[in-house]
Amino acid sequence: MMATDIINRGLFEFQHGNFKTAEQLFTKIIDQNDEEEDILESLKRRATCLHEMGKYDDAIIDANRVMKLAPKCTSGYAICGNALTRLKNYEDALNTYKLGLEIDSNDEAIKNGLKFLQMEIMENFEKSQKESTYNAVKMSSQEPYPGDNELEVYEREIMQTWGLNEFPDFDMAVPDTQKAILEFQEALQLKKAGNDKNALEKMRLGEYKEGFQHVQCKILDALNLPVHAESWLRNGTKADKSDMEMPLLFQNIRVKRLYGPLTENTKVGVVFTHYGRAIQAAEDIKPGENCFRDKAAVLAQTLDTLNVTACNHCAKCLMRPEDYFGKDLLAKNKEVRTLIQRHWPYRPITECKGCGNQTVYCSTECRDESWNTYHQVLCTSVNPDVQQLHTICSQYKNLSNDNRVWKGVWNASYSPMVLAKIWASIICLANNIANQEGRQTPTQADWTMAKSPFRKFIAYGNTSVLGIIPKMLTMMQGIFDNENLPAHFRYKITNQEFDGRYYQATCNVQAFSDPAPPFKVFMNSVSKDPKRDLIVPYTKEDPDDALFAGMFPLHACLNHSCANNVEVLDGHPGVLVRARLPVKKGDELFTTYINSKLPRKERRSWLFRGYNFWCHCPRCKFEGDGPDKCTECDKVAENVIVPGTAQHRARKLHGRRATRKFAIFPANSNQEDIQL
Ligand SMILES: C[S@@+](CC[C@H](N)C(=O)[O-])C[C@H]1O[C@@H](n2cnc3c(N)ncnc32)[C@H](O)[C@@H]1O
Repeated sequence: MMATDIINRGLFEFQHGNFKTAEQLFTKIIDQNDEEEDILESLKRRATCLHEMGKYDDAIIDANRVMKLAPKCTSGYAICGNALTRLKNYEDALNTYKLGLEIDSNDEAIKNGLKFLQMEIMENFEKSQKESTYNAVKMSSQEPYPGDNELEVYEREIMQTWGLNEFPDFDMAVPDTQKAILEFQEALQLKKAGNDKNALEKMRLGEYKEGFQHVQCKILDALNLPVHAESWLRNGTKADKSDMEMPLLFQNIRVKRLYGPLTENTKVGVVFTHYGRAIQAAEDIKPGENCFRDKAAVLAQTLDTLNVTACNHCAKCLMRPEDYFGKDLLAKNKEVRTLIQRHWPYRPITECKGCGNQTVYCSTECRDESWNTYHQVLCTSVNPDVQQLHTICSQYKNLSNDNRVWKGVWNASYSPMVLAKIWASIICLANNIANQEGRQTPTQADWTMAKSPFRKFIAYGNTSVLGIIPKMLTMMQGIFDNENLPAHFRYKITNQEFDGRYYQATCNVQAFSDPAPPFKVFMNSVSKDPKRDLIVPYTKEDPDDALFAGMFPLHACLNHSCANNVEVLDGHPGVLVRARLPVKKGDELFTTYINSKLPRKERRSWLFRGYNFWCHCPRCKFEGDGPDKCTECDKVAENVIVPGTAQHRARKLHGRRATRKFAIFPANSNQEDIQL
C-alpha cells in the first residue's frame, strides 16, 4: 500500500472511533517511511489518536516531534496543550497555547483548547472554593494610621476633662467575662444617661478578663475614643489569635472613623464584613433614589477615547462643534453655523501652562488644582520622561484588536496614567505637608501621611505582574526617580509597591463619563429650535463619550452581587450611586462589577480573573451552570447533551464527555492585603 493509502485508511479508522487501529497505521508510516511530509502528517494524526485513547504522555511526545519538525505549524501546540490540560498541568498547557498563538493568533483549535482550559480551571477552582478559608478580617492590616499619635494625645485630653489621667493598661486584664459584661452593661446605662465620666470610670474599676477586651473597646468606641479602642483591640488580637470578634470589631471601629466623614449627609454607612469593607443603608431607600455621590481620588481617560477632548481633572467633555461637524461645514454654511453656535454649549479649553495642549482643562480652577495635586510631577515640561507614557497611551488606538494587550508593557483596559497619578498625588501631598510645616523636603512621616488616602483601596492579587508587564515597571520607576526631578520630588517605586498599586487600581477602577457631554446638550437644545431640520443632513452617529477610569474612595467599598440592588451612574464630578431595587435600613448595597447578563460560569470567571473572588451571591447559588447540572451537588445528568452547555462544548472539542476530576488550580491561598 502507498503511504497516502495508509494515511487515508488511518483517517477512516480514526473517524470511526477505531483509534487503536488508526494509531497502528500511522506508526507504520512513521517507522517505515522516509518522506518528511508523510511522517509529519502521521505524527499529527497519531498524537490525536493517542490523545483520544487517554495516552496523554505519548500524545505529548508526538506533539513535541511535530513542533520540532515544523516549528511554524500550530497543530503540535494545540495537541500538546490539550494533552497537558487533560493531565491537569494547566500552567504548561497555557504556555504551550500561548506559543502557538504567537505563530497564528487566529488558530481555531488553540482558541477552543484555551476555552476548554479556562473551563477546567474554573471548575476546579469552584470545587476548591467550597473549602475556602478566605477571610477579609484576617487579611486586613491593624497598622496604626498616620496621625494616630496626635489623635491619641487629643483623646487623652478628653479623658482628662473627665478626670481620668490614664486608661487601664491592656496587661491589667484579668479573667471574669460574665462580670465584665455586667459592668459593661451598667456602664452603657450610665453612658445612655449622659454620664460619660462615670461610665468610663465603671470600666476602669471593673474586673477585667479576656472577653472584657471586647466590651472595653465597645465603650471606648461609644465614647468616641477610637485610637484607644483600636490600640486595645490590637493588643487583644495579638494576645488571642483565635478570637475573630476582636479583629472584626477593630476593623469596624476603623472604618467608622475613616469613612464617617465621607458618609455624612448620605443614606449610607461603611461597615466591615467577611467580604471586607461594605456599604450599608442607614435608612430605607426606594428604587430610583440616590444613595450617595463620590469624587475620584485619581482618574484618567481610557485609551480608546483619548481622541475626544475632555478636562484632565474633572472629566468634563470639551468636544467642540468642529470636532463633530468638521471645519468645512462651519466655514461654508453660515445658516447652519449660526444654528450650531446658538445651541452648542460654550466650553472653553484651558491648556496647561507647561505642556500646552498635551493636557487640557475645563477651567483655570481645574488646571490649578491639578497642578498642585499631581500635574507638577507629571507635566512633560518638568519631567520629560512622562512623554514615554503619553506615547504608549496614544499608540493604543493603532493596535489591532488581537494586540490590544501590549506584550510586556500593559495588560489592563484602563489607562496606565491612573497608576502614574497615584504616585504623582503621593509626591505632591508629601511635599505640601512638608511645606506647610516649613520643611523643604518631606520626612518619612510626611510620606506615610501622603500615602494614607490610598490605604482606602484594597489591593488583592494572587500573582505578580512584575514578569508580565516589566516594561511598565521600569518606565514608572524611571518617571518618578530621574535627574530632571528635584530631590524632594523623587520617589523610588519598589517592585512590591508596583504590584500592590497595580492591583489597587485593577480591583477598584470604575468607568464614568460626563453626564452632559456637549453633543447631548446640543441635540437637546436644538430639538426645540424651529430651524432644527437644517441640522438633520449633517448629524451622523452619536460621537464617543470621553470615558474615564476613576478610583472613588467610598464607591470602592461597594461589593459585588450578580443581583445588584444599586447602579452606578455618571454624576459630574464623579459618580452617583442610585438604588435600583428597594433597600431596607441595614441591608448591604451591592453593585455589579461585570456584565450581569452573562451566564454564571462566565460571570464567575470574569470576577475571579478581575477581582480575585468566587461569587456566591444568591443569584449564583440559585442559577447553576446549566440545565444538565444539579445546582446542589454538581452531578451531571447522564446522556443528556444540551447545546451550549459545558458538556456540549467539551464534546465538540474532544469528541467525548469532559472528565470531572480536578486538581487545585490556581490556588489563591497566597492572597494578601499588600501593605503600601
Ligand atoms: C472594590 S473592592 C470592594 C470593597 C472591599 N470589600 C474592600 O474591603 O475594600 C473589591 C473587592 O471586594 C471583595 N469582594 C467584592 N464583592 C465580593 C463578593 N461578592 N464576594 C467576595 N468578595 C467580594 C473582593 O476582594 C474584591 O476584590
